[in-house]
Amino acid sequence: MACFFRRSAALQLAKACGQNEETLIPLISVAPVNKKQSVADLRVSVSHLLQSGAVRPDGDLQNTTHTLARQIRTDAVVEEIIPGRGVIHFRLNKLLLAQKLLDQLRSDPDGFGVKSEILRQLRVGRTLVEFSSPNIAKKFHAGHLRSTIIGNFIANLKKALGNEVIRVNYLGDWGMQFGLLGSGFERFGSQEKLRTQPLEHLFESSVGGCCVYLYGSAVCVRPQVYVQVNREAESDASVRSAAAHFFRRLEQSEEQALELWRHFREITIHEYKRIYQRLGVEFDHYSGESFHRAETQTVLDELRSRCLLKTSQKGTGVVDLSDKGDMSNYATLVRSDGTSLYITRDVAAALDRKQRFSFDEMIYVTDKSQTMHFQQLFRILQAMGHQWAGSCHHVAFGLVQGMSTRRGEVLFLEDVLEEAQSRMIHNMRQSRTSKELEDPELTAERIGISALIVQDFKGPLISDYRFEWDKVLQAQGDTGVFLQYTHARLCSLLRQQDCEISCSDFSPLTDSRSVSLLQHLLRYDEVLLQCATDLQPKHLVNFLMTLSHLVASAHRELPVKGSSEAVAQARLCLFSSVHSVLANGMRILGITPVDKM
Ligand SMILES: NC(=[NH2+])NCCC[C@H](N)C(=O)O
Repeated sequence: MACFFRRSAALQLAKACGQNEETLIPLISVAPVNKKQSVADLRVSVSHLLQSGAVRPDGDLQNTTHTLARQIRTDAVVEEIIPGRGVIHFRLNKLLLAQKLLDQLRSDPDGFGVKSEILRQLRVGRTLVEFSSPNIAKKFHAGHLRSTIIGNFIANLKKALGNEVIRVNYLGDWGMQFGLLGSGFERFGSQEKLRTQPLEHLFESSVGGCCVYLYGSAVCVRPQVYVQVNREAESDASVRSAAAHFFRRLEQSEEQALELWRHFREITIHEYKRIYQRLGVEFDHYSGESFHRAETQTVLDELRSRCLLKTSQKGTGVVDLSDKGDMSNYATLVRSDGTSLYITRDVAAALDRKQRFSFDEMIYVTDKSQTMHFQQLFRILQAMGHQWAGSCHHVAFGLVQGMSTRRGEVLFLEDVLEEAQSRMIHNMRQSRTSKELEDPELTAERIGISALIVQDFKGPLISDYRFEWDKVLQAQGDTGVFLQYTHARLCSLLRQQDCEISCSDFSPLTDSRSVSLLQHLLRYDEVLLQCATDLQPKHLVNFLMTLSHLVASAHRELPVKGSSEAVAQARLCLFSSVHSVLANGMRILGITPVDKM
């Protein structure tokens, strides 16, 4: 809907400078709402107009601005033209603003913003997002939690903008940790039990050594058990050599060993799925490094045939990625014993995905320590002649420090969820808000997760941050709890209406409070554009926070109860529109809005 207004302003601007309005539309933006009342609704930067050649300079910038402003006519939509410092402001007809915006929000609440013209260029077709990607049988650290929620956000956003999205989880499902598990199980485990009651067997804490090893493979294992299994391997050489022996059997595709590995993998994925469900995250495909161990040979053959693979002095196989061909930047793809590496499997995985899914773009989400790895990966693909490597991107994020629970350092995802939930239940009991909730545990979990997400998404993803439970779960301030509270309060207001909201007279919505809300809603498509351009969720988080602050004052100053029917209906219509934008924005972030809290 913002497009209707942008177009109207562009039309008048186009007439004044003798240009085509289409080229001017992208230069017109919605003015952000701030504490002071905004000067106007839309604006255009005169420097941008000069740069694009749409306008000729007339003396200095200020003079050009004033001359241009005088030449722009007003009409029924654009009521006033106000020259500012290097910008021209357009003031819109407020009645029309309310009417157009709310009409559209009521007829297509879910299409609002996401179907905007300015977002059309971002519809690329099929997007593959690879995220979460934990290592089976190793610790699921805060980085994997970040990858999970960030990847989920990117996938949700791409989907909302009309792309087809494929969500892939690329498990670290091959390596020495399976040697440890496999040899442990062979010593202490029970095949029979694993077959008949796999999960129970994993959770049985009284079966001695077996659970020590098996616990390692489940995500929800107790940290002390995980620590114990690794400590044992560190201090006991016989444990290490048994593990190495088992892993060799795996590498040699010995069926008995593979059978056990498959079983561990399945059980683990089953466990992950349960936890992803709590987080509201789903995957279309669970792939993993193990899938591509055979294909690495094909990759190496192809590299050799293109004369890209060289043998180093150490006997390893390397690809020179330097610009000058002086090996100042190279990647190792084969160890001296002939085995492949992480990056070799990534090359194979990328080729396989392109072939299977024919994606138009692919996005990898991992912490920033892997930035170099992905740069190398993309360059290798380029060197192999795959132009599409240009549509592969790595979204990097920083480290989280100090994420711990009452039991100590976080090793497993489920501990974080439990902690968020129990702290939230405690807070809710203290404020006595949970009394009439049907399922206080579920509500607490949803709010706790939204708090984690908002905390994580507030700043630039690349920044490291310190994690503090008390700050994260505050009810006031810019937290996920505050967003949920705003949503629940809007739901409660709307629940109180027994008949359908119907509004035909929008004149009660021209006061400054209502106008601020409407002006803010008008910005939604631009905020989505920002998010989709740099894949940073902070723009949407900030937008929803400001929206919630505006709602808080609107609750005070725009009462429904006690107002005349026409005023009450108009306000309800505004509140219900705000509610749908808030809920949809939260869902894109990966938050499930709660109706009561
Ligand atoms: N295609 C990739 N390499 N994806 C990232 C995988 C992340 C890896 N499993 C880790 O935990 O570090």
